[in-house]
Amino acid sequence: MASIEGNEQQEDSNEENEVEVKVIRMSDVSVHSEADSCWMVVNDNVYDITQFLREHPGGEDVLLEHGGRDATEPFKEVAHSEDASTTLQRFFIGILHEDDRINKTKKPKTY
Ligand code: HEM
Repeated sequence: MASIEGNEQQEDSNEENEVEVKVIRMSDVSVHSEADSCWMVVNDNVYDITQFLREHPGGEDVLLEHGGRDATEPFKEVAHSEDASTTLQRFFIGILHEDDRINKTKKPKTY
């Protein structure tokens, strides 16, 4: 009766993963596009930046513009410092599913 139908899809791409890294579909990223839950893809890594919106030195609006989307290009265009890349790590939640990658990063960082 109380069966819980998880939304998680089974991933068969576990190959030789030593650490358990969550593989996330773009369709899941795209529903997190608002200030109450904001995810973003940079270099095929997925980040939950909800807590960072108000902290971002470049403002909340630019982040929300790219919320739920792939922001690799805009992130690079700003020529963010190394500090910005380090900041990203704090919000890492998983890697983008291979079929959804547009940047074709060979090995997304898993920190
Ligand atoms: C979650 C991903 C992001 C992180 C962690 C991040 C982090 C930072 C940090 C730490 C700075 C301060 C300067 C520096 O250290 O480079 C900064 C500045 C800035 N960011 Fe981001 N950023 C992110 C995404 C974006 C995106 C997608 C855009 C828009 C296209 C953007 C636009 C800017 C701008 C315009 C500044 C300059 C602000 C100024 O100097 O007045 N950022 N960001």
